[in-house]
Amino acid sequence: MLTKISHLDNLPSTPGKFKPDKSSPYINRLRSQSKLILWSSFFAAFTLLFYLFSTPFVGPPTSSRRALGSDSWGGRDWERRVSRSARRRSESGLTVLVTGAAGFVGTHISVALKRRGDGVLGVDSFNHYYDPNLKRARQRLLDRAGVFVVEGDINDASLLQKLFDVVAFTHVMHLAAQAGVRYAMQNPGSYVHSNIAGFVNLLEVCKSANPQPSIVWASSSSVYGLNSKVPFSEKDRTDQPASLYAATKKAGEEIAHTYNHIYGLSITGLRFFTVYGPWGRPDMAYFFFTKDILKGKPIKIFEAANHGAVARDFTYIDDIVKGCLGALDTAKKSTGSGGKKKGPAQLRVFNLGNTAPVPVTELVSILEKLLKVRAKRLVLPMPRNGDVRFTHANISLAHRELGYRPTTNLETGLKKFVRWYLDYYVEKKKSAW
Ligand SMILES: O=C(O)[C@H]1O[C@H](OP(=O)(O)OP(=O)(O)OC[C@H]2O[C@@H](n3ccc(=O)[nH]c3=O)[C@H](O)[C@@H]2O)[C@H](O)[C@@H](O)[C@@H]1O
Repeated sequence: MLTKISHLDNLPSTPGKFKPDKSSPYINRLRSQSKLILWSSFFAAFTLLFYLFSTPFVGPPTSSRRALGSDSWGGRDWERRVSRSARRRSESGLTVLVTGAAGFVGTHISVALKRRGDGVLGVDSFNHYYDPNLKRARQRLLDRAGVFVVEGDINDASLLQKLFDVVAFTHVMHLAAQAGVRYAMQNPGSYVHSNIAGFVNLLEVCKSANPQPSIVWASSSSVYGLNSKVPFSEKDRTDQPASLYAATKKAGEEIAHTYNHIYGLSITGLRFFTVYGPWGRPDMAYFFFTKDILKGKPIKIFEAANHGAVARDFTYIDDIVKGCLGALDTAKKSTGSGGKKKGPAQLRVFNLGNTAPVPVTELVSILEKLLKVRAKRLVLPMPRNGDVRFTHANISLAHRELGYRPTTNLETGLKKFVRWYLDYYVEKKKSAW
């Protein structure tokens, strides 16, 4: 190797000036071969360097992105799409990163924000917890509304970092989560992954962002757990979760406190009460009851001890959207910068419910009426699977601070859901979603 380098050292810098020694043909042939090898090597090295430096920056090293399964982001076109989607129509508008944007609540909020002129960028992992086709259909809906949804996991720090490098988000609407109360017994790890590790990862990126965004995120009515004082008020105890799902949402509230306290992040937690409506989640009872009633399959209706009713404060999606917008609009700025707190920051938690609990049996009766099909009811004692007997929200705080006032009763909301369901699942085959 060294000999070769010294040999190359003898070459003049300008090839035209090279004068071969004509005295020995053998040496001459050797020299011209070396010359060929040298220039070929130069050419190869140049081509390699040109390729390396002309490739646009596409985020973290490929290996780490591959490991996280988020291969689909990066590049100039991608950055342009991200910027365009996040562009707000006026200076007074918000620039919002919506996590879980292809989810039920995420889709509705993203469209609502975009419609009123805010900049919106979505991120969603498109996991297979429930039918990913439904998430893709929501994505197409969002695309038509001008919202780009980046495919990626909130645990992917380099992706989130990249999004904040491209866009100065003023707000984060954090809805990406592992939802569902009963599924926590089957797959506890997924709750820790999304609702704890994912949330912490997001807050880590937000705390270091400059400027720090204000964060509004989805907690859950389930944090009230075994609390029996009704209606549930934000002041009531939330230290008796009945499911791991509830425990991870409660943990989220405590984690929010920590990041607010140390880093000055402005954080608002919203305790959603059994949200339902068009484009909803197929794992929720009202959704699969509809499916099973139409198929003539029996549905299980849980009842409490001594034939006690199990009831939920079902809340219609449009009311939830109004509550979320109210929370975003009243969120104060975070106070930190460069990962350091500069002063006290806002920390809030609100119930977003309907304040009108309805027994599950009544939900089924409304569905029967709307679907014009008799349900095959199988009444069973409520299993020990994390469910609570009833939920009922006190919403005076949200009313006072966010102007939150739900206006949709269960029958009206279910009518809209059923109309969507029939259109989507029955008419879907005719139109191309
Ligand atoms: O409010 C909340 O915080 C939670 O609301 C719902 O959880 P849940 O109220 O349990 O909603 P469903 O799973 O749709 O159950 C509704 C009711 O139907 C009952 N149910 C469920 C399933 C079933 O087969 N039979 C049945 O009677 C449940 O016991 C419950 O009372 C969501 O699934 C959670 O993600 C959310 O966080």
